Amino acid sequence: MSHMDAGVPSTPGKFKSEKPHHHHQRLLLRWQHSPLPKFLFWSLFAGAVLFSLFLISPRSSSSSPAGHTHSSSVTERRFLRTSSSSSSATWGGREWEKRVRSSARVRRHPFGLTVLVTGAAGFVGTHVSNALHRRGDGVVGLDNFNDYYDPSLKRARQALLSHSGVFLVEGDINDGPLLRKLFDIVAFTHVLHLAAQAGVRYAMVNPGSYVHSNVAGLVSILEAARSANPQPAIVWASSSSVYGLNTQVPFSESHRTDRPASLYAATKKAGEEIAHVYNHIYGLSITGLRFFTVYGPWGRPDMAYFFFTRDILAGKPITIFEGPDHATVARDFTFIDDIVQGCIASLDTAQKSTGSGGTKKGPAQLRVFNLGNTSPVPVVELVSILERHLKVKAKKKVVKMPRNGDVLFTHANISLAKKELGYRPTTNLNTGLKRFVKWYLDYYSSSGSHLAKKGRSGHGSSSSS
Ligand SMILES: O=C(O)[C@H]1O[C@H](OP(=O)(O)OP(=O)(O)OC[C@H]2O[C@@H](n3ccc(=O)[nH]c3=O)[C@H](O)[C@@H]2O)[C@H](O)[C@@H](O)[C@H]1O
Repeated sequence: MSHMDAGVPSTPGKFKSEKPHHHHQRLLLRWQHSPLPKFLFWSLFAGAVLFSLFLISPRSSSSSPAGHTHSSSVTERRFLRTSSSSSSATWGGREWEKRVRSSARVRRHPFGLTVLVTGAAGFVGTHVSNALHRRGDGVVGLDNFNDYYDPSLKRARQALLSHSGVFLVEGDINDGPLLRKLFDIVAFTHVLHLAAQAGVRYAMVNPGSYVHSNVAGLVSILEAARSANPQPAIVWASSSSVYGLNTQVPFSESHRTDRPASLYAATKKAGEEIAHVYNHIYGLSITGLRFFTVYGPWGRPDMAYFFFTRDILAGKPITIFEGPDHATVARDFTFIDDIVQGCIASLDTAQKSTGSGGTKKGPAQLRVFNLGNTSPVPVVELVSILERHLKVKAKKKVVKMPRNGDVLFTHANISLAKKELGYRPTTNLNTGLKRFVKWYLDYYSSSGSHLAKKGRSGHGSSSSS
């Protein structure tokens, strides 16, 4: 069983031991028969066990990882808790297979797609799964429900999908046998691979989770896809962060991406190189999408627009970063509906993979697109818009941007996506945030959270901005 099959990231530096030389064998025998080495051996063994337990034990588990956004200098080696690690969640069995097959059934003939969506309980995953299902494509979701941020939000998204008839498999992208099983049961035409460890600043807190999900997890998906027969086409989430310290604007796909500013960015960039390998060797058709700060209803609580909203309503201060010499920090915020459109257009225009049974038959499509909004907005402006929609004044603290992996600005050139995908973003930040705020207030008041209610009643004064 490989490391990936076991669901454990591969261990760097592991190697097969060579057959020892006769001289070495004699030394070894002498060593084995002396009492001191035995004592040393067992002491070392006990030490190693304790050290491994220390490494894998979840520390600081009382605070949600998403709460680490203001950067901590303490590196935390922690495996995020998943549904399968904390409960008896399993996969397999006749009933389970029936549900997978039924969810994968295409109702849009003759051109319907059959899509495996990884990270389907995530923000983008839920929206795209829903949209695909609505137009009659077959959709099977996969998600490990980890606790990077509040899993109850992921469960609520799952309920939404389940209500419309999309089945969500609970499992990990590093689980090779599960992936093989899914490809055995269903002839997926496409994989939309969105499962990932997100968040730029959290990479300084828990670097291991980025390698586990964004590198090992991606390889695991590509391995399953290249061995599948037929091979699916892959569309996956890269990130605007790959542009890193690039200063040419707007960011175009042909610009340099070899100076990442965070480990998150580095793992996404590594993903783009890994995609090249699987395209080159196995003929997998692969499209990478560089998302630019996606926001909207059902969004991620670890993102600034989301926790700013929460904190403004709770009357708590928010920190707004600024660059050197008071330089403005800005993002090309992109509304979720526009991203959904870009994902679906990528699936629709993806050519077939050319391999079969792990062997390449001819050159296959390899693409990368920016999916942004093309109009960067300063973070202070984002806060003003939120204040207006929330009708609450924020307690703002402007601080120098810590060295936490953030970049000063992002700005997408989307000409290529326009030309090849017909991608045309239509929602500006004001309209998008209005829709987000409406969702936020509805969701947190109807789910019984006191936060939203308290914030609205306690700080209800109208904002003049
Ligand atoms: O495009 C991407 O590929 C990435 O987009 C998103 O990263 P970012 O663009 O960094 O979004 P986000 O954290 O919301 O910070 C927004 C702004 O608020 C500023 N910011 C942040 C925190 C804070 O306390 N204060 C502050 O000013 C901060 O400096 C920044 O300017 C995704 O999270 C990431 O997973 C990835 O998908």
